[in-house]
Amino acid sequence: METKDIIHISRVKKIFSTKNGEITAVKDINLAIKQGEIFGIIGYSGAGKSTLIRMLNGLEIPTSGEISVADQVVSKIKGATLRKARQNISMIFQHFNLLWSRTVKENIAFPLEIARVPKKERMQRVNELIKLVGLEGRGDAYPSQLSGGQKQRVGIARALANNPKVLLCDEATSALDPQTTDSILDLLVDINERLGLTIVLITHEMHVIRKICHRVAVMEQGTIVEQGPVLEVFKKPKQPITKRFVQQVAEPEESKETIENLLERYPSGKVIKLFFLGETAEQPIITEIVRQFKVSINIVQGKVSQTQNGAYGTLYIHINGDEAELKNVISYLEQHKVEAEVITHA
Ligand SMILES: Nc1ncnc2c1ncn2[C@@H]1O[C@H](COP(=O)(O)OP(=O)(O)OP(=O)(O)O)[C@@H](O)[C@H]1O
Repeated sequence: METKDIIHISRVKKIFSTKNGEITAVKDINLAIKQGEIFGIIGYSGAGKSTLIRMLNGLEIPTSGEISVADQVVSKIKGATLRKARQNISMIFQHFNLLWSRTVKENIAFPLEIARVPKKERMQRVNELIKLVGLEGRGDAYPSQLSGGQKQRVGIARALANNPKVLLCDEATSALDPQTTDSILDLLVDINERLGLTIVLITHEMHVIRKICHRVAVMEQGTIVEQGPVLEVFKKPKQPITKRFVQQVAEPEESKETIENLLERYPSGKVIKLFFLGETAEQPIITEIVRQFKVSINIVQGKVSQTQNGAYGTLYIHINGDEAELKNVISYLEQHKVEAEVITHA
């Protein structure tokens, strides 16, 4: 991946004046996004994510500060210059924003018409895009005849029509079911890898971040409270809000209850929570422990997931054996860089 920054956000603030006074949606944000990366911004409703992403393509103008995207200062330009700059910065939306009276092909052709691309070229480009997003055979359908996933594919094809450098995704999968969400996320990764396109997305779902982002920023009350490579943030979330997001995907929901039951059921031995990260997730740690130490192991529950920078996961085990041998197992885990936490009653 190239390391050049394509987006610079510098001391950006956005205040809305409303009947009921001023609302500071974004407070003094600084952020740099690298060319070719998939960068995720996560936060709860009202954190300021939409306002921030809308400032990247000039849909909102910052109250102060500066934003540049692909060497254009988008926070200052207006009119024709802004329209030209926007060809480099496309956007897809939660509710797709398709034109309902136009077919799939006509929707995708729309930005090409605006850019005055001649008809023959336009048709060619539309056909390429239809293939790229996997909508072969659906070109003459109307949006109302498509599934949610297919509608978002049209949105993506339309966004890519003018070969943008940056794709902004505003909760692009929030209206879709989990399976369709995954297929759209796979498509975004494919486009990122094939075209080297920089993707900036906002979401309230950690699953989206986990599955496709290289780096993540966590937003709360208009500021970025934490940011870093996804795997690092998963490993050591610092802020309480980040911990809550990480828990959404890292721990099976019923685990607390199960662990309590287990501690009661097995008064002897220990319940240990293992945290796997990156390469350690693939090592056959459990097999090795059983082979090397005189202990028995019961796997209680666990979840290992893939991210763009490697795997991570948690595994709860119940382990029985004499005290000295249990200590040996824990130091073995430490040596193999698997974090282990002995669970006690809450
Ligand atoms: N055009 C506007 N006029 C006035 N207030 C606004 C406007 N747009 C956003 N806000 C306010 O700014 C704050 C941040 O909103 P924003 O939509 O950016 O948050 P968000 O994290 O994207 O949340 P959501 O997912 O609910 O949209 C909120 O308090 C919101 O009410």
